This record gives sequence, structure tokens and C-alpha cells, in this order.
Amino acid sequence: MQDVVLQIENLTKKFSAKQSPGRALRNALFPSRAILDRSFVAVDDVSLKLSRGEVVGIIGHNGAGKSTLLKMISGVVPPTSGTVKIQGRVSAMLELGSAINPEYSGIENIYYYGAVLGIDRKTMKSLEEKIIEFADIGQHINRPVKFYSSGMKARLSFAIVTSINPDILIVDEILSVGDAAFSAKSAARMRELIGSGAAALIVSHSVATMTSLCDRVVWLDEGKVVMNGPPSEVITQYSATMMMSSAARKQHLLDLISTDKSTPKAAAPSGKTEKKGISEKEAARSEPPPAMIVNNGGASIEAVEIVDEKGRPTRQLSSGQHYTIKITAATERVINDLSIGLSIRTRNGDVLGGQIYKLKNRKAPGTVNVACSFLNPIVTGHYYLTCDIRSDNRKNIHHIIDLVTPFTVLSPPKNCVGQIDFNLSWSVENDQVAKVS
Ligand SMILES: Nc1ncnc2c1ncn2[C@@H]1O[C@H](COP(=O)(O)OP(=O)(O)OP(=O)(O)O)[C@@H](O)[C@H]1O
Repeated sequence: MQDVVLQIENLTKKFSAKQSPGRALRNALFPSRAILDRSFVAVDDVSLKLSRGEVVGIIGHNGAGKSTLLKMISGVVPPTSGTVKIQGRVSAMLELGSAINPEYSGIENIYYYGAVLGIDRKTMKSLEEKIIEFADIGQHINRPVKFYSSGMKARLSFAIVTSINPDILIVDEILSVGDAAFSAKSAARMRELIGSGAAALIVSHSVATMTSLCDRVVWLDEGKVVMNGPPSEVITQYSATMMMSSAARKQHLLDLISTDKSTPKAAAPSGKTEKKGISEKEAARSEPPPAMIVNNGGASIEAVEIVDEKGRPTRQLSSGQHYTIKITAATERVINDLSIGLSIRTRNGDVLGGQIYKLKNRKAPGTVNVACSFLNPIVTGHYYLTCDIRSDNRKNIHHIIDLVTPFTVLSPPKNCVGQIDFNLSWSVENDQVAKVS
């Protein structure tokens, strides 16, 4: 297929676990009981295709092999076996700041990073102004990068790697490093590149990034592809394993890997997925699926949505405005002492706040619509809702849905720091001016 810009086949990376000096001495003293070096497989027989105009996300727990895979594709780490075929120019932003020289200034790094990407000085000179404008770090551009914050490094690196109009853009966890405004700007720049025919491979731990940017998501675990398919399906399964015990998780992953190999839809995911006339990316952006964690039956959360003051569903909130979270719950039988729990979670999974609402005893099965209104105190950022329904003084869990209804708060600048506007009321109580004699 001529649109394929990246094709990797059976890619494997083995690292050999280094012997510690203590182990070497022990082995020399007791050769019959020597513990030999064991090689460790970081990426295990991965095959993948990437076509023009496609954004593929890679998710997986820490140590799953995501970065090693990107490094092999970028040519930084040689594979142990397998092949990588690339059509066109690759521009990679790997571990934050890894291609940046900390002793050089931002400007000098434009040329240094350019050289790493194989771009000559003259071309980088013509891009310098554009890069500085996108990075938008003011006078810091003239200071050595060793004094930069991680957000500044991300801004500079992203500005450089996207300036050269690559055919394949490879980005490792950048979009969660910068602030909300920079994340939005980076996402827009990425869409612009994709619109002009590039393809992108991104690693992120952010479910929001995956659902809003990607056409397809590849889930890696212990170096193996567990699933490769539409973001909604992969993220739902991935999120579901998060709360499982390690034994249950292992079994679940084995089931998924075997299903993935035998299911053509999941195993051969090249090209875009269409869903009722709109792309999966659009579908996921407008209505991300619930990531179900626990479903013990009896009662369930059927829907969670945020509406503005006029009752319009929204995912773009502003600080200081009134919103209502509408929850639809259903009960299958008579259950007393039912309560609904609602919390707002950050993109890292931390709970920003939440509350429990006790429902009146229900005499028959049915549906109940609950609304909770609030004056939004959040200033900026990306968030999710987690909602549950429980009984018996919260001890009996019927249903938990996690990481649903992602929303963004982008408010006009105020004199606030942090995520919450406490709406502080300031006054001067005593202002004595020393008399000048
Ligand atoms: N140079 C190396 N030598 C030995 N082991 C390595 C090396 N690089 C990575 N590994 C190991 O390979 C495995 C995969 O690492 P990798 O960085 O690719 O994971 P990851 O999915 O990107 O993790 P994270 O989400 O934490 O960044 C890990 O167990 C890591 O310790």
C-alpha cells in the first residue's frame, strides 16, 4: 500500500541484564551454582503499520516497552531482530530533552537538534523564527537549556521536531508535560501536520490524549501487543485491567492476546475506522466510552453528562460559570440505602474533589435521574469524572465507571495560581505609612 509510511515486522529487543560485581564474585567462587546472565525482552515480536494521515497512540503500563519501541523506530536503539521500513522523513521527540544539549542555549539547540534530525544549518536558519514563535518561552531562548523547566524543554523540543514537516512524527509523552494552553497548541499543530499528510506515533499515559488525538491505539504489555484497534475499544479494556489483581490481569491479558490474534478486526487495523459515518477519532472526541471497572449488578450508572446553564451538553468549561452534572442510574431490584458517588479526577488520576449523594429508598426497580449543580471553581486543565453506585453504607459496590466524560477547563487569565479559584476576597486592613521627617 503506497500510503504506508511505516511498516515494522516482528520487531524484538532483548536487553541483557548486567551482572553485578557481587554476582560475578559469587559465580567465580561457586561455579557449580553460578547464576547466569539472563536476557530480558523489552519488545517482543511487534508488527505494526502506520499510514499517511493516521495518528496511532501507544499505551501500556510503566516498563511495557513503549519507549524502546519508539527508539527502535527512530533508529536510536538497534533491534535484536525484525525490520523497520520507513517512507520519508522521521522526526522524533523521545524522552524529554534527550536530544537537547543542556549546555547550549535554546537558539543553539535549534541547530543542534536539527543536526540530530539530519537537517542542515541553512534549513534550520529558515525555520528559526517559526520555532522561537511556537516555543514561546520569551528571553529564555537565549539561556542555556540546563536552566529550563521541563515544560520549557517540551515547548522547545516540540517546536523543533514539528517545524521540519516530517512524514512520521514520533512523540513520547510530550503532551502531558506542558500546561493546558501548550497541550492544546501542540495538539492543533499535530492535527495540522496530519492534515497535510504526515503520520504520527505517540506515547501517552493520558486517556484524554488517546481519545482526542488518535485514530488507533496499540496497547503494549511486557513488550507484546495486547490490542491494536479503535481507541474506544482498546482504552476500555486497558482501563478495566487497572483495578484487577495481578493474577486476574494476567489471565485477562492472555485472553485478549489470543482474541486479538484470532479476530481480523483487531489484528489487522490499518486505515481509519468508520462508525456511523463519522471517524472513530471524532466519535471518541465527542463521546468517549465508559471505562468500566466494577460491575456487580443490581444497580448501574447509565449515563453521565455535563450541561451548561442553558442545559446544553458541554465538555469545555469556564471558571466561575454554573454547570450541572446529570447522572442517570438504574436499579434492577429493590435496594435500600443506595448512594451515588461522584468525583472529578485529574489526568494523572488524582481526585480533585467529589461527593456522595444518598438516594431515597426505592420501592421498585427503575431509573433515576440525578442532577448536581456547581459553580465551577477549576481554573484550567483536563479532567474526568468517576461515578459509582453503592449500597449498605457504601460497602456494597454495584457499579463503578471510571474516567468518563472527559472535560477541559480553559478560562480567561485571572490572578490565580494552581487549579482552583478560591475566589479569595482581599482587603487591606491596616496600611501604615512611615512618616518621613
Ligand atoms: N538500555 C536498557 N537496558 C536494559 N533494560 C532496559 C533498557 N532500556 C529499557 N529497559 C527496560 O526495558 C523495559 C521497557 O522499558 P521502556 O522504557 O521501553 O518502557 P515504557 O513502556 O516506555 O515505560 P514508561 O511508561 O515507564 O516510560 C523496562 O523494563 C526497562 O527497564
